[in-house]
Amino acid sequence: MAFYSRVSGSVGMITLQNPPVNALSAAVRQGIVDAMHRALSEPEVKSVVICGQNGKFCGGADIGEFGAKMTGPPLVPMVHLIEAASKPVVAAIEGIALGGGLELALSCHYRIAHSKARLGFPEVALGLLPGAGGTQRLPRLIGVPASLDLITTGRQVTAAEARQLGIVDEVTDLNAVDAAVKFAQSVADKSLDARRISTYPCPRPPDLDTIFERAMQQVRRSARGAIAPGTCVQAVHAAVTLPYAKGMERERELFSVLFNSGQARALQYYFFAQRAVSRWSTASGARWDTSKPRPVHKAAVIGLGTMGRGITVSLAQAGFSVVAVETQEKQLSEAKQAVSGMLERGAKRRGVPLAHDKIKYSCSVQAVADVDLVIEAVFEDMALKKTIFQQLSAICKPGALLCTNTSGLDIDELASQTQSPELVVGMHFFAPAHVMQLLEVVYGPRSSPEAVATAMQMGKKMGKVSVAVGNCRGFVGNRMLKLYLEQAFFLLEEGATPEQVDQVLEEFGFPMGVFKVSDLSGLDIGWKVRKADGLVSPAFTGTSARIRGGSRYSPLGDLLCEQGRFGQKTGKGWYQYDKPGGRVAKPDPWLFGFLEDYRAQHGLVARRIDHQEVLERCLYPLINEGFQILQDGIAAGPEDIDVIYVLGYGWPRHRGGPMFYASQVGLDKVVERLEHYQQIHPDVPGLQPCRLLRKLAAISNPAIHKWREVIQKPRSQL
Ligand SMILES: CC/C=C\CC(=O)SCCNC(=O)CCNC(=O)[C@H](O)C(C)(C)COP(=O)(O)OP(=O)(O)OC[C@H]1O[C@@H](n2cnc3c(N)ncnc32)[C@H](O)[C@@H]1OP(=O)(O)O
Repeated sequence: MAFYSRVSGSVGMITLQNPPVNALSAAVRQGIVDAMHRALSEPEVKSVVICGQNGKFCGGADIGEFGAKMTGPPLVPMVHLIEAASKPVVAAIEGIALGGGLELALSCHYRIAHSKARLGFPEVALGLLPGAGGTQRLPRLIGVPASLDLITTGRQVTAAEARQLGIVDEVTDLNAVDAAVKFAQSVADKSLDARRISTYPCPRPPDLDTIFERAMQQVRRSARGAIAPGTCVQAVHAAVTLPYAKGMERERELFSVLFNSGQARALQYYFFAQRAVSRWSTASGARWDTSKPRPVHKAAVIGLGTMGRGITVSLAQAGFSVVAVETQEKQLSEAKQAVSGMLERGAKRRGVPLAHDKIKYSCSVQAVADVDLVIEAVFEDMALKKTIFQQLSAICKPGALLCTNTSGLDIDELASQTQSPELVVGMHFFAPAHVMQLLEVVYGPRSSPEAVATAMQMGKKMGKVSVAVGNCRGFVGNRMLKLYLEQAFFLLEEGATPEQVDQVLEEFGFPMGVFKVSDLSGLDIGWKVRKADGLVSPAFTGTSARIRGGSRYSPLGDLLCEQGRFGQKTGKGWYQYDKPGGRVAKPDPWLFGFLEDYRAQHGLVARRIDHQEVLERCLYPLINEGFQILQDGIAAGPEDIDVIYVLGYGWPRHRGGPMFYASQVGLDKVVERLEHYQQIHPDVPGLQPCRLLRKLAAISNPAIHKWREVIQKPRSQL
């Protein structure tokens, strides 16, 4: 709701009250409209201040209401009522003015912001555009280029930048509501003719066409199939080319297209999914709200390869004291230099002080004796990790949390090397660890709720989105990825090319197709894991060359590695590059010959594979594995899987994540297509729909938020 009061006799005060962010729910909109009418009707009231309770002006429209039938007064007439008011209305912006909240502020005649406030139009991230006049008022106020920047990117600005751009009239370090009241008194008798933004002419820079062309090119490049950014450009274009009323009509039309799109549904689902993962639960019933994290002041990182360096930077930037250990002198000194460079660049980019003095380097594991938490980040080798965990268990102070940055090894096996297995959890960072937002927090069967809570909180403090997952080979992300990679290899055997597969996946919205990503990450990494798993051996020849454990196996990746083709680092992989370390992937005629010889050798006849099959073969087995993961209780809900895939694996956000995508395709359709491919390729693993997927498909494709009711109680499984 919104609460009306009178201050200093002549100022009507409208306070938005809808915790936690004063979103513009039906009740809030109704409250604002009622309070405005009251303020305008009271003769003693000479001016009005609009503010938000608890130091937050307004977080915009209530996203939770988007799926339901609209009730209460719409936003557009509400903002028009405010702008048309005969008494000056001042917005007192504390905390946030986002989306509809900023539109509300732009309808006021003046805006006073606290210096710590942030303002912006984040609608584009929800698949929308500012639909309450934002696309028409902002360009009139601050011009076209700056408006295009803010509206198409969703970038939030500080109060200082907002002042510079002309969005706010004053910035104060003091109480912004008090300042707004004083300001309102001072302008009570002033004419409002020049204060109604909708009456301003929209500035028309001479190079207008070029500006819009560039903006469109820019959004096409970065949007990867998302429709909202381009539609935002169109809406701003209307502000320049049409009178205000017509521009508002155009804004409404464009908003309605976006609002009713599948992309907006996916992005809004994702918004809540990313928040839902912080309310974690484990297979044994531990929960976010009943498990208390331990205090962590000092942390250690063991192993300063690429991952260890990134983790060290993340910890230091989050304000932790860090002991960084690398036993090889030369690597330690290289790591010091690299970490310093990363910290310097980070500090410059973020405009914050350097965090060098937070880190102490050492060649000895003994240096971690007094830390509260250790993150082991050595090479992915179980024997080595076991030795380190034995050492850590002996060296660390009682109660220290022992974490491993593994991408898939058994957490419980490592825990069993220690005296306190309840203090062992996995912290699976994604490369580059100081950049990537995702952290899989992996609990083993013996990890204590406190240990999980501590790792989850550490991730949050490091600016990550932490997702708690159970212990199994590859956890959630890499376990599902295995199926995706396998199918891509099988498609090559059957006649596809890496370019064809990648093109289909990139058109779907992945920033890079599976083969380009493999070349970037290094083909040798998977090869080493497969060798350690006994999948690569000269003994597999003849008819057994393409069979492992009774299932079809493609040795294509192994064969490439045997040729020294490790991807970008060697200048050759699934593609060729101009030099080792080159970045631009070019089709490689050698590979086509290699694939032809391979098919001939194994009696495979290449066939034409269409776009639909490439997409379905790559995505549906991955999705099916996601359902298996839910069935096994490794992930607590579909949101966990979707957040992992969007933040860790480049799944296009506007498609919500693999589980949301499946819900939109229709689970019955996914089952039907998997069965179809299974019938044609009975030897291909991963095509058999799992029990949970079949069960959900059989009960008429329930909405994704209902799945948890069907999913059995989670349990960890190895
Ligand atoms: C005609 C249509 C016109 C306009 C369209 C719009 O206005 S669309 C909405 C535009 N606004 C946004 O996109 C803001 C989204 N929210 C945020 O970016 C952040 O939540 C925010 C406000 C910066 C606060 O961040 P913080 O990290 O402090 O908290 P958190 O994100 O965890 O949010 C706290 C809880 O608030 C819920 N919430 C936030 N914003 C909204 C919203 N606009 N509507 C409804 N609910 C919102 C969020 O889900 C969290 O809930 P919880 O249950 O605690 O998980």
